[in-house]
This record gives sequence, structure tokens and C-alpha cells, in this order.
Amino acid sequence: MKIGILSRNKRLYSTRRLVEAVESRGHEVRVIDTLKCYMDITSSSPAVWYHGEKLEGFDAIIPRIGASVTQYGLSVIRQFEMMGAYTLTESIALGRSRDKLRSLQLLSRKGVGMPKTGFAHSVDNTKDLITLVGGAPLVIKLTEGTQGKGVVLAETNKAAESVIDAFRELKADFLIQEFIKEAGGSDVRCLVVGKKVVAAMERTAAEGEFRSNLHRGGTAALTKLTPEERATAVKAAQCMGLNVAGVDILRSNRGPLVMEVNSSPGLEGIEKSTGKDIASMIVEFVETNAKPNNTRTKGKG
Ligand SMILES: Nc1ncnc2c1ncn2[C@@H]1O[C@H](COP(=O)(O)OP(=O)(O)OP(=O)(O)O)[C@@H](O)[C@H]1O
Ligand SMILES: [Mg+2]
Ligand SMILES: [Mg+2]
Repeated sequence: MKIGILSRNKRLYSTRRLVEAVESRGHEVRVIDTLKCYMDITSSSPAVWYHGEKLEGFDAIIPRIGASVTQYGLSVIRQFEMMGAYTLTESIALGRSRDKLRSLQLLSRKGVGMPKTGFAHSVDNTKDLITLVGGAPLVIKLTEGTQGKGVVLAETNKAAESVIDAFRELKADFLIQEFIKEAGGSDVRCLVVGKKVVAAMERTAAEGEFRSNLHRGGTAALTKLTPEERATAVKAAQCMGLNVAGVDILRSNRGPLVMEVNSSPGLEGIEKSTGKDIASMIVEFVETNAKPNNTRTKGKG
């Protein structure tokens, strides 16, 4: 097969591992810098160009799209879909997952457990919204944040109102969420490939911090998932339409609660803490599923 990996930098751990896995399984690989692609949007013959060359003949595209290039990355993936290429992460699924609010709305429809969440535009509703999610302590988060940035814990209703007012003033999109105290600063990252959780790690926040992100000093450890946790992670990935997903779950008194579904999950933390060759599992999935025009959404988005 000829497999293209959309990635800004071939030295990134996840990109390197995917390249290794593709090659070791006997395929041809090419790392394509997402931002250097340009598109010819022509009736009946859409094309992607790269340094003066038309990109053709790819059996599959594996997108690794960083949060800062979501919009352009989406249009590149969509262009490949228009050309009939198989994309492991489809543009529609990526678009859903990059908006926390949209993701939670989709998950709620399918009955996936989640922290009680609220969203509003008008300042008139701030107090009511706080009441809706059960009052302080509560979490306020930017809908497009990553690595724990823009996630704030408000311990009192007064603090919550101040933060909400500040975010409003900045014209930032945010949601507010019930704080799951019993999770104790830990969450579980479930790596889903196809219809299986292939690896999981528990991340625990640094002392004095409630965010478990590794970028915020959190530490990772092995963990054993319950069948309910596995089923929840797979269902969440499926709701988003993602073949590969990093599903973050909080362990609560009422069972697993999905916090978010990541569409370009990093492989370093999870491969190192579990010792599993996840890159190869991803490539194996591509081998089985990549057929022309075989994406779920068929580029209709
Ligand atoms: N409702 C909540 N209750 C308890 N802890 C929470 C809640 N929401 C978030 N956290 C903690 O804060 C961390 C960051 O939140 P979240 O994952 O929503 O943000 P993010 O910026 O998108 O991070 P990521 O880099 O994983 O995409 C979580 O990993 C979790 O430890
Ligand atoms: Mg996120
Ligand atoms: Mg997270």
C-alpha cells in the first residue's frame, strides 16, 4: 500500500512511530506537511498539490492534525475525501471532536455518561446555568482548549461568576461543567482503534493541581478497565465517527463519564506506559479497512 501521513513535523514521536509501523509492515510511506498542501478545487477533478507535484495514488491517508491547524487540516482531509481517498480520520469526525460542546451534544444523544454540562450566550443566564450544573465547585473550560489550558476550577459560585464574566469579556467560547471531585485529580485515557480499546492509562494530576494532563505535570500509570469503561470508550469513539480516538474518562460514583474524545491522540505517553505497539495496531486497521471511497461519510461533509 501507499500510505500518506498528514503531519507538520516528521520528527514528532507519533509521526515517527507511524512511519516505522507502516514501513515495517511492508508499505510505502510519505509524510505530508499539512500546511504545505494546496488545493485545486475544480469541478469533477479535485486535487491536492505539494511542492509543484500532484499527490496521487494514495491508498490511505492517516491525518495527524494539531489543534492549531484544525481548520486548514480539515480542508486538506476533505479534499482527499473528495478525491475518493480513504482517510483514517474523516474530516467530519475530526471537526466534531475539535469542539467540546458539539462532541458532548452528540454523546448525550446516545446516552454516553458525561459530567453535567451547560452552555449559554447571554450574561442574564449565568446564575441559572451555575444552578443547572449543580453549583460550585464547578469547571469552566474553553470549547477549543487543549493540554489543560483554559480549564479552570471555580470553588465557589462567586468565583465561577467572575471567571464566566471574564471569559465573556474576552469573547471566548466556553462551557461549564459539574466538577467530578471523586475522580481525585485522575482520569483514564482509553486508546480506541476500531471497535476495541487497545490500551489505557490512568493519569494523575501533580500535587495541588486538578488537571491530570501530562503537559500540566501529571503522571501516567497502568490501569485495568472495567467492561463498562471499555464499552463507554468504544461507544464514544463510534458516536464521533472516529476509527482512532483517545477517549478521556473520569471515574465517578455513577460510573465512567466521558470528558472528551481526542481525534489525533498522542502515542508517546500511552505506548511508553503500556509497552504496546499501538502504531502497528493503527496501521493494521488501515490495512483491513482502506478501500477507495470507503469512508463512512464518503466525503459528503
Ligand atoms: N468536570 C471535571 N471534573 C473533574 N476534573 C476535570 C473535569 N474536567 C476536566 N477535568 C480535569 O482537567 C483536565 C483537562 O480537562 P480537558 O481534558 O477537558 O481539557 P483539555 O484542555 O482539552 O485537555 P486535552 O489536552 O486532554 O485535550 C482533565 O484531564 C481532568 O483531569
Ligand atoms: Mg482536548
Ligand atoms: Mg483532556
